[in-house]
Amino acid sequence: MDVLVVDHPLAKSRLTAMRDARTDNGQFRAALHELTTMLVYEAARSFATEQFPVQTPVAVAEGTRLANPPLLVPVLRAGLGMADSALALLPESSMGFVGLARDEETYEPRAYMESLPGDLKGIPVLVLDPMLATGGSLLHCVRLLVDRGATDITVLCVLAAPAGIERLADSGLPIRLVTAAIDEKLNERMYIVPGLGDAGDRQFGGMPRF
Ligand SMILES: O=P(O)(O)OC[C@H]1O[C@H](OP(=O)(O)OP(=O)(O)O)[C@H](O)[C@@H]1O
Ligand SMILES: O=c1cc[nH]c(=O)[nH]1
Ligand SMILES: [Mg+2]
Repeated sequence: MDVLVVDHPLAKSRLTAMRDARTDNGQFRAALHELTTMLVYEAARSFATEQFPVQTPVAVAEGTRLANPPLLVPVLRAGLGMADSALALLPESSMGFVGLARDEETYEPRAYMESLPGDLKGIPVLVLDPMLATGGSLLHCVRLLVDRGATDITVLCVLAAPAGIERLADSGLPIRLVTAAIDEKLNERMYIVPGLGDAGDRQFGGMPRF
């Protein structure tokens, strides 16, 4: 599996704000928005483009546009905080939604929402979820996409744990991972260490469980 770590100084400073336990929900959401812009920008470097003539006020120039804008798929809840900034950079994109909540005892994802196009053949997909921990949630989401014919899937994360990366890689599914950092490990409650806590709760509120 191809893994890109976006370790730009500005990305690192937004990630630091997200890690800081003193950062409040509003500041956390703002840092996630900005970091997502940087992650999408880097992920899009390899997107296919096509050329077309564009009339400037002076002459005709060669214009560039994405040949095949990706379907954006935020994984609810936490991925919702990445949706707006991704769509701002990719205004031609459509958006699907997957809702998953990790069971607190088995750590397996429980699916509660699925709103995706039926046929994804030939459509690149950009999955948005800040956290790749055990990998169960993203694997579930990617399987939904592959079942619909997707063969070109980029997963955009803020933090990834080695165990989650290994699980996605071992699946053999057509995944590329773009993340701002790879952290050390998971704790006994399957939270990323040092991590940033629960990315859903830190945006939208809830009880700390780590
Ligand atoms: O790799 P995993 O072990 O599956 O864990 C990662 C998942 O956990 C978080 O969601 P969570 O289940 O907390 O739901 P939330 O977004 O509603 O908080 C996160 O946004 C991922 O989807
Ligand atoms: O560290 C973690 C692990 C799973 N989900 C989160 O939001 N954070
Ligand atoms: Mg959560």
